[in-house]
Amino acid sequence: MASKAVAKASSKEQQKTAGVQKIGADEPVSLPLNGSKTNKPELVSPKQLPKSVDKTPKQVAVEASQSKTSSNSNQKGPVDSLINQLKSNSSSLGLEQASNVDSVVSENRGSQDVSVDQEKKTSEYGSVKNSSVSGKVSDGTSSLAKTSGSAKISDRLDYVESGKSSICRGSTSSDVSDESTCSSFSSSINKPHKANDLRWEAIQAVRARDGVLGLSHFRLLKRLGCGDIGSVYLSELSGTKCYFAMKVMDKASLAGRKKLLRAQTEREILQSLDHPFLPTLYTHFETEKFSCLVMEFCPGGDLHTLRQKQPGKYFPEQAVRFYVAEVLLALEYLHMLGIIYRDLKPENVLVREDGHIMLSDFDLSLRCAVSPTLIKASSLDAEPLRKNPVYCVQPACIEPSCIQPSCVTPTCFSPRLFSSKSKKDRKPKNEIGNQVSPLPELIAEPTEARSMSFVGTHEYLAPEIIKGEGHGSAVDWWTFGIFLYELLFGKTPFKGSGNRATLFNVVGQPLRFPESPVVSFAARDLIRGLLVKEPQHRLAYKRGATEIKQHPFFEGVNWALIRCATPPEIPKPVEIERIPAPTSSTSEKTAPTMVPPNQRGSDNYLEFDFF
Ligand SMILES: Nc1ncnc2c1ncn2[C@@H]1O[C@H](COP(=O)(O)OP(=O)(O)OP(=O)(O)O)[C@@H](O)[C@H]1O
Repeated sequence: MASKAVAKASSKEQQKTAGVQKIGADEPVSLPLNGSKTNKPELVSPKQLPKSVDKTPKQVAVEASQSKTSSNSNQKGPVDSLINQLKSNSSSLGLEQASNVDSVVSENRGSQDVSVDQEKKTSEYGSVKNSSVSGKVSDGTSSLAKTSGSAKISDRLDYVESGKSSICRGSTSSDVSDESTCSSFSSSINKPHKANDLRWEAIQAVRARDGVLGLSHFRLLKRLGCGDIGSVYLSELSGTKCYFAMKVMDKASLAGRKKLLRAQTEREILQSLDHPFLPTLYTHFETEKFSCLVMEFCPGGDLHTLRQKQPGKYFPEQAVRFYVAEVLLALEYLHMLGIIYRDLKPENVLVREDGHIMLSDFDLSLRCAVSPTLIKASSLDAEPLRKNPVYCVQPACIEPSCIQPSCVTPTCFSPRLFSSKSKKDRKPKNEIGNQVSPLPELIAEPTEARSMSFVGTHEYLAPEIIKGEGHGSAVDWWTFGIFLYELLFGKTPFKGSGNRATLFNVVGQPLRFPESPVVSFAARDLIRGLLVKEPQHRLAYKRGATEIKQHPFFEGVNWALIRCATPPEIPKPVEIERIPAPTSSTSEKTAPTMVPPNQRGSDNYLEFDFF
């Protein structure tokens, strides 16, 4: 078992509202906030790139790491005092079990004795990637330390090999590695939805020509945003007019701040995704100092920014229904893969070129066991499905704090089919038949997953995370409720005067709705179902997205065709030509950092020095 309490303040949240922190699994508690990172798009200039990562102002670190069984009880930090306050105020907050508060203190001080076992992944298309990684993680970096800072690529590949041995075996000692050169990543086989994607084809063409992709193949045009583990740049695959969002992470900085594991998690999750509302990772490569992820560029910005532009700073209900429906499908897919997202908030929902959404930022996600279960085969006879299983998902759990016992039993199995009796038993009371033709009903919920990590963003944290009771996939349904509330009302329901007050409110205050704007009964009913403090009584606890899809709020939504629906807003095309070329006269403060080796001296390229 592993457990710990960690917190960070996110630059994105800092921009949104001072004092709101994002809390991360592998970091120390951070209170108070300082610094001023921003995700506001800005021109890239020298020194911004890695420095922005390195200087992350958000972290203030006091790690409360002590296992429940540890004898070291002397460490006190902000979490301790928060917990003490929670404890002393538990009665006034209506906390039922003060003992749970104790468990926050102890559980969140884990020494992180972690087994990382048998990572296995699959997509719904059945590709199986097998690996076995086992080891102890003592501080969140573990064997990943080998990828830090000046690590040679051979080291990185060692890790890749151990983590994904059946996929990618590199033998190069080159400084630049493009793991997409491995066969599993070199075609759209693993990403069938990309078959007609021009950007995918452009990437493949360059790879076919040059063998590997690296930084030198891209022009970095401007910085789109900056997060806790990296900066994201609008970039062009040179000469193709194909634009991407490139997330650049400084490896030494990540290692120094013990965030290598988070970066690794995000990359591996991105590699496994192929869904219209989730990011496509076109390629990933490493330089000596940087780790770069090349993803789809979303010109529409994020839903937080878009919400601020709405009259009253909230969306019309019709628009909300569209956005949350797409987010719901993305979460359903993630849960089907055994990924608990844990960081849903408007800032992480980006708007693509076509107005549909893309969920981003997976560095706080938890991978765990899942057992997708078909409970209703629609018009199809269940028998053929039993003979020809469609879903094949392996248990996986590689987060240090995952305490799910079944994590170590990798199997590939067919969906369970309930008897008609149990199917009847499980039918929700308010089920409505709003589909044109009934779809198969699938439970894709990793209901067994448990984590003790203290992760998320204050206003979005589920009560069970704050109370340190251990949490599972139901946290995503809590955050889904907060997200729905914020889009509809323009604010989150439990926000207090500060972060601590917010946490108290989440745990102890009842849900209330403002009088205005006027929101439908169905919407409020759905929020009420989601924002139930006890996870086991929360909507979707047992059957996941299937339960939510059937709520009257979504009546009339054609889930199968939602990607063809007209979005509430289509972003204006970005005029790439009008982005001024970066100049060399940038001030020291904002100044540069790296010049890709063969780009030095060219006016067309962004210059930045390796610091
Ligand atoms: N695909 C994209 N298209 C456009 N902008 C993007 C894209 N991905 C990220 N961004 C911008 O970059 C910012 C930082 O990205 P991201 O959240 O992935 O970084 P991070 O380091 O993981 O952040 P966090 O602190 O939330 O963990 C985002 O807020 C967003 O504004």
